[in-house]
Amino acid sequence: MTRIIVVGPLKSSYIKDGVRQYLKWIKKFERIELIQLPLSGDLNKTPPSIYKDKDFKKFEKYFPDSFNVLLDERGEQMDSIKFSQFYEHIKSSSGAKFINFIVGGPLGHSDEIYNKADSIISLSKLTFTHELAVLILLEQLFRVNKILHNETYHY
Ligand SMILES: C[S@@+](CC[C@H](N)C(=O)[O-])C[C@H]1O[C@@H](n2cnc3c(N)ncnc32)[C@H](O)[C@@H]1O
Repeated sequence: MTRIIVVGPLKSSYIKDGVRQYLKWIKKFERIELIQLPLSGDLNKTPPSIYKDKDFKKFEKYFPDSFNVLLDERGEQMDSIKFSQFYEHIKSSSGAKFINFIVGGPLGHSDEIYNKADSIISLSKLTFTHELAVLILLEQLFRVNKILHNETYHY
């Protein structure tokens, strides 16, 4: 099963609408669970390393039996065909029960989570909000499913 785990709730209505729509379209192919973790307090009152450590602790329970794909603007970039091959490969060969796509909070990821990452991918060199990163990832997962099922969508 595939999970998208994000630090920070998705609040914007246009994001929530988009996420709902893509999850509905993807449901035809597979079930994707979206897990929204709470923010770790007030950014202005907590030192960044402590803030990120708190974020990391929230992810820990999702690590058992998982293949962890970290989303990070500094990660590996791939086109959608390569992403579909990557996704198919980890689904068929990783042996993990869960594929976790992990989206960080406002400060990005903690140092520890990089040690847990089986793969680090970038959606672009540009930095997006966590909300937009989730929406773009979902569109790509929909695209990937269309590609893998030989359905018209990707040109
Ligand atoms: C506001 S960004 C954090 C930016 C922070 N400066 C950093 O160093 O990661 C929040 C999260 O969205 C995701 N994200 C944003 N832009 C991305 C991109 N271009 N590619 C992949 N993930 C991205 C990452 O998971 C990131 O941790």
